[in-house]
Amino acid sequence: MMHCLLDTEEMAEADRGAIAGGVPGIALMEAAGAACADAAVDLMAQTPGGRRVLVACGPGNNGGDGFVAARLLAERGYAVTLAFLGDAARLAGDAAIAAARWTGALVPLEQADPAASGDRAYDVVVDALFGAGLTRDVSGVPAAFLERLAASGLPVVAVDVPSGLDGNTGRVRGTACPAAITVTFARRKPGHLLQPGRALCGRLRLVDIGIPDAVIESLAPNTFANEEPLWRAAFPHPGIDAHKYSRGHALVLSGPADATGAARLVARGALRIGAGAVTIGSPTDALAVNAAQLTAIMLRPCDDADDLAGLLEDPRITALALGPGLGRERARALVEAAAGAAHARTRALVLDADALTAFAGEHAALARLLAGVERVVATPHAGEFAKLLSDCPEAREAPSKLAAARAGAAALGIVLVDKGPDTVIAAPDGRAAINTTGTPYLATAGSGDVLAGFCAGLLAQSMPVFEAACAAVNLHGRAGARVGPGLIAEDLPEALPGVLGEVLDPASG
Ligand SMILES: NC(=O)C1=CN([C@@H]2O[C@H](COP(=O)(O)OP(=O)(O)OC[C@H]3O[C@@H](n4cnc5c(N)ncnc54)[C@H](O)[C@@H]3O)[C@@H](O)[C@H]2O)[C@@H](O)CC1
Ligand SMILES: Nc1ncnc2c1ncn2[C@@H]1O[C@H](COP(=O)(O)OP(=O)(O)O)[C@@H](O)[C@H]1O
Ligand SMILES: [K+]
Repeated sequence: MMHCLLDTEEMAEADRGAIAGGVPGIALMEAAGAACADAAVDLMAQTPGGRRVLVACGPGNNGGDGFVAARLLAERGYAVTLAFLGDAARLAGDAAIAAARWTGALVPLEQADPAASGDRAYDVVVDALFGAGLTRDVSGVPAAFLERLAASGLPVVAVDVPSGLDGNTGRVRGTACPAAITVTFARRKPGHLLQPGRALCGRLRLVDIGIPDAVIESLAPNTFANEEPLWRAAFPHPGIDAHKYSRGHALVLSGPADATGAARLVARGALRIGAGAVTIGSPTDALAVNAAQLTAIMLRPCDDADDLAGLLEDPRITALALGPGLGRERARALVEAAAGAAHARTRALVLDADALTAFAGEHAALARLLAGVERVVATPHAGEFAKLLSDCPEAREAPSKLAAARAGAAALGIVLVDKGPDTVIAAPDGRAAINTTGTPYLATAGSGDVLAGFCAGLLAQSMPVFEAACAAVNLHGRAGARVGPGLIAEDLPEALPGVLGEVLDPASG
């Protein structure tokens, strides 16, 4: 369960649970501080002769970790300066114990200058001002310090989070200084994976400080990093007696003659990820242009809602993807037809692009339509998300992308893939995952269409809906990273066999 994430409240509960179970709080703090000291040593190893460390400690337990790190670094022979924010007499609990074990001087934080006279006064700085206990925006003395630190360009070890980063939301409260390494404890927090937090953290180092797994499992966390353990067991594999229809049949709806490319990208994605058969339903005027560019993918005429209802009489069509290139009006009619068609309850639906903006500001109408469909995934980018859920205050005013996606999924009663550099996949039952794969080269026209196809192809093979959406997003990111610079959307389905080989059969990678 290393792929589960803990929010700050859950983490505090885990700390309390471990302590109640007999692990002394100071032992957790000693382990945390030791890991931070190790990270500082690793960074100094990259600076020839590096031996000067500034440790900036705040007034809570994050500062306590800093006191431990400072002591251990001094014991290892490094020249340590400890800058402290606040009144040492008010330190309490484990932090007070850790501070008492530090026998060196305390420099007031306002006097600590990471780059005195423009010269490098230190080789590494440990940022232990605030962690999970950040309760308000950083301002005044600590804000000025963090700004000086950022301007110094010195390598920083952030303890738990870069101070000022909200571990639950990934947002900066006031100010924060980017870290080279962030050391966090027991499990990652959502703010380590959500932007801009992810970028601020630098390399993330997760360390075991002695909180038993059973304590964490007892919290039943329902937020995850979107990594293979989340969905691998549910990933479909063809049996020895497979035939094409046993691997599912995905239908993808095409736009008119001047907007057919999106559907072909969706279809190609669905086929590559393992749907046994894929058909494009195309307006009559676009049949020729589609036909000219399709081989393994089949083609059927589909002009309007009636045509779609006719196609969907076929129970072998196990997934339907629609939206890209359809135009809003046609998309809306087709979504309505799909929701009311034969076998609608068990046929999976993937809605993207125009199928979502067709319901802008009317999310409740879409939710009602889809109430009887068991497996639905919607894949909005940020603009589509904002339009579709503009009438849902819980999503609109949510404190984070994670909370917004959860609220949207609950309001719509479907799995929502809130795309971007930190794609969040949320289910109406409260589960949510933050994606960890990908590359900015995915920001290219049509790459979202391929993702919709990956979702449809997995759903066509009967994969459970949340796991299917998570797998599709993870693999899409991997395919993008594998191609890298020069990526165009057409490359993504073609990169998939190599990615699948690596993920599903690591020995062959
Ligand atoms: N025994 C434990 O509970 C453990 C805690 N750990 C560390 O403890 C941290 C959490 O400790 P705390 O809950 O004490 O919280 P923090 O140390 O993150 O911060 C709390 C303190 O900062 C002050 N503060 C919050 N926001 C401020 C702002 N914007 N400006 C100025 N002051 C502000 C609060 O008044 C409080 O004094 C974790 O991030 C982790 O580093 C680890 O040592 C593992 C064990
Ligand atoms: N900066 C980025 N880093 C990583 N992934 C990105 C980035 N920008 C976009 N993506 C991904 O690329 C895809 C783009 O989808 P979308 O915006 O719908 O594009 P299109 O409509 O052109 O297909 C999504 O899967 C998204 O998560
Ligand atoms: K910190």
